[in-house]
Amino acid sequence: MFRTTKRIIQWCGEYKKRLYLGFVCAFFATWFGAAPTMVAAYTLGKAIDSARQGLPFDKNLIGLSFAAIVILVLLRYFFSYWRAKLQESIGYEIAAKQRIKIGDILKRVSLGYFQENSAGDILSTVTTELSSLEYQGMRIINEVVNGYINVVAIILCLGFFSIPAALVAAGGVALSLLFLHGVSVQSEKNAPVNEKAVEEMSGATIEYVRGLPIVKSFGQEGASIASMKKACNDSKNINIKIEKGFTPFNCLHLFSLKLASVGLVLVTAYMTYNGQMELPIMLMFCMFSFTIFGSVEAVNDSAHVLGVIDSAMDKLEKVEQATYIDQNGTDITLAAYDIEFNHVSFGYDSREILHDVSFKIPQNTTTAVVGRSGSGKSTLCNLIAKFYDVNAGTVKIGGRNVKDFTCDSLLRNISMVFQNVYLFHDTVKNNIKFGNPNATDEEIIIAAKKARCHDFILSLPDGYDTMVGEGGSSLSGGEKQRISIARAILKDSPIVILDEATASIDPENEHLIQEAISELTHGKTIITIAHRLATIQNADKILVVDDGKIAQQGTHRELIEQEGVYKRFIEIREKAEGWNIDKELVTSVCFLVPISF
Ligand SMILES: Nc1ncnc2c1ncn2[C@@H]1O[C@H](COP(=O)(O)OP(=O)(O)OP(=O)(O)O)[C@@H](O)[C@H]1O
Repeated sequence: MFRTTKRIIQWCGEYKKRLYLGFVCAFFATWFGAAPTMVAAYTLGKAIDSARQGLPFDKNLIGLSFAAIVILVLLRYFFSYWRAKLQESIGYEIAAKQRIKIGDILKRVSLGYFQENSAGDILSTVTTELSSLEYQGMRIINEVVNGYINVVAIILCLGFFSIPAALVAAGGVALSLLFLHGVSVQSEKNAPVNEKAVEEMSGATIEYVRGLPIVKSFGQEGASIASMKKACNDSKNINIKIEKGFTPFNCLHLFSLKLASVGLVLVTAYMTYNGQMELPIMLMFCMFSFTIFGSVEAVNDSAHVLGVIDSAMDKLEKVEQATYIDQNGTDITLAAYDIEFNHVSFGYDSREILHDVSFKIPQNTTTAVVGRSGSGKSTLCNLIAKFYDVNAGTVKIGGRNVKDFTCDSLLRNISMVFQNVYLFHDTVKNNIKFGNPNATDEEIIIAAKKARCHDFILSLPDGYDTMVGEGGSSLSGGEKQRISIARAILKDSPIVILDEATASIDPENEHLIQEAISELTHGKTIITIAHRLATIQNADKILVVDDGKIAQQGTHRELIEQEGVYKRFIEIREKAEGWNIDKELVTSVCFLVPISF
């Protein structure tokens, strides 16, 4: 328990001073909270004493007691206010900074990190784990530290009046600590189980929400809802089991403190009876005895979540210790933008995907990367952007190994347009501005016009200020793609990596996208995963990827003369595009038939 408390104090870092001052305030607040009862009890004792001795009661004492109680209550609220002011926002302030820090860390890790750590895992670290720290951390620390400081002070105070009373209180607290240790052990044991259940529930929910379109289109619940239901049930059962495990320790902890309170009454009553203690003092302790351990009772609640907090901190430390892919990188400014792969081998896991790949892409040329699905085209592009580290060989841009760059300085030079565009839940304007946060509104509009999306943006309800659904869900595939091209135009980087849209985009959108791409790629070094024959044939260089190797490279003219993968690929594409054209003709004819009649 004290180890976790120490960890939370360390976690507070630069806020420690405020935390310690808060402890001082909490200490005074507790004592000023207890003092009115003691004053009242003492005054009552004096009144009884006077009555017993037949002496007139000193009326000034009532006035003095009343004034003292009012002042003590005010002081209690003064210190409570300052404790809250100093301590309560610390958790939120640190958690906000830590979330931003984790965001930065995730930006700098290899994409392989996200395979080893599931989305549910990362999500629960940033939300649930950090939330438990920000909400509970300060409360726990206040209860544990303040609780035990108070107990020590109470025992010392009791010792001042009566050593036996102090010993009874100390015995009760020691016994309660024993049972509290049981609560902490249970909490530490249960936290990972509970956490795993929460992770599984988050993962299953993400999976379910992502798969909803498929679930709906197939008109059935699917496996995802079954695993979500199972995860929810598991979580419920685990929580019930955990609570049952805590119950005996909770009861014994509270029982030991109540026993100490009763013991205190008995000891002080006995001492008063024997004339070893004055009646007012005895009454003061009797009234105080059942609230005296209140601060230690509260520690019980904290002990329940100590394990959760401990394991949340373990997970945060794990994320913070993630290895950056640009650990040894420096900020490099490039003078040239040619790209070179030199005997590169790479695998996402133990399976090697690219085998001894070598090629050169001269600056300001267009290179089409072609090959069967799964041959390794996207993998190749991912390595240019250093999303992953190569297993062997080197990838160089402008003669510099990509390993030597920081991610920021490397990606400053590269724009990527993916087939599956992700737009943020923000305005259209801010989604485009993502390419260049310093861009003015005029520059954003110019980029949007070049990307052929200005007109459709103006037709949206709030124009450029229209909110885009998460992931871009409120826009069509072609619209999203053009916005992502506008974003890349605004970034204006010298290297552009494009994953060309496939036949799934309709002809009109494809035409607009092609126009947008021409604006984007003008005078740059282009690497395009090409599907359209026109792009492939017009490229300065074609890289034919087959089973993770560069099977052929050259221009269209050179390659079409050779028997090999490329020739077969082109024949298949010609058939596919021919079929597409026929299909469009058929569709148009069918569409026209009713009109002509
Ligand atoms: N993140 C990943 N983890 C493990 N294996 C992966 C990962 N991404 C791709 N692969 C595997 O690497 C191989 C090459 O994939 P890649 O996406 O580079 O192919 P591609 O040629 O771009 O395919 P497509 O044209 O279908 O997009 C495939 O066998 C794929 O299963």
